[in-house]
Amino acid sequence: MEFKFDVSSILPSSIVEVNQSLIPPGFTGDRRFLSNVVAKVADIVDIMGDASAAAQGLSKPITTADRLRKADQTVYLLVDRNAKNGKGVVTGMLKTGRKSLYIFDRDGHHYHIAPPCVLDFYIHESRQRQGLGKQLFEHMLQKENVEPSKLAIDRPSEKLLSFMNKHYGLQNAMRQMNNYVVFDGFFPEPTNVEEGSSPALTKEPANGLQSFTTYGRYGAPRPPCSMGEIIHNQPPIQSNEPTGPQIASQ
Ligand SMILES: CC(=O)SCCNC(=O)CCNC(=O)[C@H](O)C(C)(C)COP(=O)(O)OP(=O)(O)OC[C@H]1O[C@@H](n2cnc3c(N)ncnc32)[C@H](O)[C@@H]1OP(=O)(O)O
Repeated sequence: MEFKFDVSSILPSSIVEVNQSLIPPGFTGDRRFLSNVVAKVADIVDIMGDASAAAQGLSKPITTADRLRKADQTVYLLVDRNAKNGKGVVTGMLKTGRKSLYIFDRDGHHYHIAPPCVLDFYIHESRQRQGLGKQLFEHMLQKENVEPSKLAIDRPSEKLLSFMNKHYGLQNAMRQMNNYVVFDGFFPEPTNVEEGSSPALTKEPANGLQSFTTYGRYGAPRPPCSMGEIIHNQPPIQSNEPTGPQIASQ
């Protein structure tokens, strides 16, 4: 993705992490320069968010600078700093963050957890299938110190499912009612599922999760899901989980 301004002077490396502040890492300069740089980073995030939404056929973007300012999420930008005679282009974007979710395993046990999530992922059309997605994803895994199987993915596209299978051998996705997907390996081994023994899955008290945001692809109000109510109103099988449907969205 090309920009009118010099991307390389703002984004100082081939992968740049941006969070709430929208300040690129290593920034130095006075206040006026700072606001100029932040405005340009906001432009980049917005345009990459729009491109990702278009690529996924979504009516509105999941990723915007405005939302990033309000959320504890990270956007990783992939930059080709040599393109355009050194002005640089942005070739990809990956957004991650933790979400409070109810996740069911294959046996119907449900967990109330806040796993690291893949929220938005996009490589420019002209650069797809050249390994850039893997490069960006691997960087994220390393920075966040997480294994691929421990991630929840927000409504993955067929391309992303194929990507996860090809690069990480993850298949047989478990689709959740909240439209997230997890894979085998997300849950602890059966011997670790006992109460209080799992470091990966945090069991919340009944009043532990009452709030959720209204951003993103699941932000619009939806009618109650009768199947969801039936399932959630069953007595918990293996945990003291709260009952009643809860959908965490971005
Ligand atoms: C939570 C979410 O964000 S869901 C939405 C995910 N994003 C999209 O679907 C937007 C459009 N797609 C893309 O931006 C990219 O294709 C990504 C991000 C999914 C993958 O990035 P890439 O740079 O293409 O991945 P990379 O080159 O490392 O790996 C290629 C593999 O990804 C998968 N893949 C990439 N493009 C395609 C495609 N057009 N059709 C099917 N599979 C694809 C395949 O497994 C492919 O391996 P193959 O070429 O041997 O078949």
